[in-house]
Amino acid sequence: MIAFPNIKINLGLSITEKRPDGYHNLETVFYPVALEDALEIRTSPDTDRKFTLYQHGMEIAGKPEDNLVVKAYLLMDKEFHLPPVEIHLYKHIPSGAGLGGGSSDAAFMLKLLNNHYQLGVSEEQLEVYAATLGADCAFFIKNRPTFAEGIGNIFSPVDLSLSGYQIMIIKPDVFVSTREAFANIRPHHPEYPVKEVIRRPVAEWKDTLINDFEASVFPQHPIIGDIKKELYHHGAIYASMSGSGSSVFGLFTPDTLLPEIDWGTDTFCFTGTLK
Ligand SMILES: C[C@@](CO)(OP(=O)(O)O)[C@H](O)COP(=O)(O)OP(=O)(O)OC[C@H]1O[C@@H](n2ccc(N)nc2=O)[C@H](O)[C@@H]1O
Ligand SMILES: Nc1ncnc2c1ncn2[C@@H]1O[C@H](COP(=O)(O)OP(=O)(O)O)[C@@H](O)[C@H]1O
Repeated sequence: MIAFPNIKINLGLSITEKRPDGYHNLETVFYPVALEDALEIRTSPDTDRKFTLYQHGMEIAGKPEDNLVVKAYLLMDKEFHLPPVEIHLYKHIPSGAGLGGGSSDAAFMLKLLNNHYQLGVSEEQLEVYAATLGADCAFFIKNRPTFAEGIGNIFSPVDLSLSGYQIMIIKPDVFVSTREAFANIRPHHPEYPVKEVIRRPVAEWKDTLINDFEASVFPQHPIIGDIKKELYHHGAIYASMSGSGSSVFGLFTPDTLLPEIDWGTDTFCFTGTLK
């Protein structure tokens, strides 16, 4: 059985408080975008080992046990004593991009196992499992536009459709550590709450829908801020870094002819249309 884990982008991201447990409370809107990995599971004839991970496409550092798809499998195996599996993961989503690629793979693994082995787990319970694998992982279970608060794990649906808008996602060859990005932030409540701004027309988002990580990340990695400027220069109606970076996305109205920009060979570039 095969699935196609997609990414999310953050529309606004306010870091509002540091918590006693070291994590931060935040407010953001997650919006799904069809930049996808491919993830396949098959029951393995090899009963000597619980899982075998075959990786293709972009490389991810670390041992198979560190891969979030394996962690998701082991979590479900502990609960349901699953048969051994072969896992085929084709990585197309860049890592360390603020696009939630690893979290999405993990969430889709939970859904695949639930469907393939007919475990009958509800979406709500899958969200509970997913939340133990990463702060934004549970979003990918329902995978629809969502307002997130708490540490990014308390959800409510938002009535927002960007259907037909075009998107360009650019990720330079720069690594931003999520943990460090948080460490450089001074939490505060936003002047314009994310939930309110996204009810306004997209053309009004430019100066009001803010990703707080930009202020801490752009000075350290000016290339990321330059990409955002370039997207506006080429006609984006809204542009922002996603999550803690290092990718930047630009939204273009449905009728815009997308610009052809030479970002250089080390830069990842995706263009698509939002659903
Ligand atoms: C902040 C967001 C916004 O989308 O950043 P991106 O990952 O998308 O860039 C996500 O919620 C991130 O989710 P995720 O990447 O799953 O975070 P985790 O692995 O759970 O946490 C990585 C580290 O970030 C810090 N962390 C994470 C989430 C949070 N609300 N407060 C924190 O302080 C902690 O130091 C933690 O050890
Ligand atoms: N299946 C996976 N895909 C991507 N990264 C993974 C995966 N499993 C574990 N990781 C680890 O998770 C970390 C975060 O990756 P990812 O979720 O893609 O980035 P981000 O949180 O910036 O969107 C990476 O450092 C990577 O080593």
